[in-house]
Amino acid sequence: MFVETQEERPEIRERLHRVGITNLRSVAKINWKGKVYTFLPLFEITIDVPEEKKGIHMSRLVESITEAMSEAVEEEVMEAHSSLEELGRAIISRLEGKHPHKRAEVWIRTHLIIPRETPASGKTTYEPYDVEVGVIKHYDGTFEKVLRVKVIGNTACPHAMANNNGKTHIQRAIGELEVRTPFNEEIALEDMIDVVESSFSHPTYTLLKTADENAVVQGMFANPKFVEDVAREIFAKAKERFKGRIHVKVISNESIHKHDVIAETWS
Ligand SMILES: Nc1nc2c(ncn2[C@@H]2O[C@H](COP(=O)(O)OP(=O)(O)OP(=O)(O)O)[C@@H](O)[C@H]2O)c(=O)[nH]1
Ligand SMILES: [Fe+2]
Repeated sequence: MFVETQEERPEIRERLHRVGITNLRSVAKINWKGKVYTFLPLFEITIDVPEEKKGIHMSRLVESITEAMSEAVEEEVMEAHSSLEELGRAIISRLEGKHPHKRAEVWIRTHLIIPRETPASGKTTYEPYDVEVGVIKHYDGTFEKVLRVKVIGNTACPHAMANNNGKTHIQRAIGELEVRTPFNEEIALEDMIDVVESSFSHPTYTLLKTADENAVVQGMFANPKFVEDVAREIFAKAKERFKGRIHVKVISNESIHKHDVIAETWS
């Protein structure tokens, strides 16, 4: 029988709100509206540890992931989880049977690959987006979720354009949108990605034939935007479409500086 050091009383008696594992790479199968996606996400799981306990039983957090995985991977017959947030919730439910706690968080960070059409030649291109889903069980037992998407677009500078007979500097920009909302609020990550991607001077693409490249360049010059314009447009669209607390951050990798510019706002 092992010594359960975790159960001892610590010298310094302070409650810790978040203790657990992070950067754990695993596999996840999600059955999103009838289509099964396989992800290789990074997990972070934390629970609170009370002031009278020295530590938590870390392996039980890993077990709650592996068991939630096996119910979707080994037994193919079982329904895979219907969304990343449902998977997060299933992990917390498993944890409830394994490790006493009052507060828990599961964070799942992965990539979504969405098929798109190129703007002129109409060819299929697969576009990568960083997404992160957090499921939080608060001390009062209520569940909240945090959805985050990160999209790479571009901007053409209106200020340089106005002062150089239409010539300007153009750059990549990264738009981040976070929505913090009650667990049962139905919000699709793809819709959040569309809100961000449609707010740049123009979207970027993995595949671009010459005709497509021309369409992107013409589109950018027809739609010059400051980093502030992009942030405002994402924020206004997100407030319109999604119920919850909205947080927007846009960073533009300026092609004329060695530094970037940033615009951020939140509700
Ligand atoms: N709380 C805590 N645990 C750690 C730390 N460093 C390593 N460990 C973990 O200690 C774990 C083993 O303890 P438990 O998880 O309790 O394993 P166990 O006692 O065999 O399993 P249970 O019977 O479920 O308690 C390992 O998985 C380590 O990851 C740390 O800094 N704090
Ligand atoms: Fe233990």
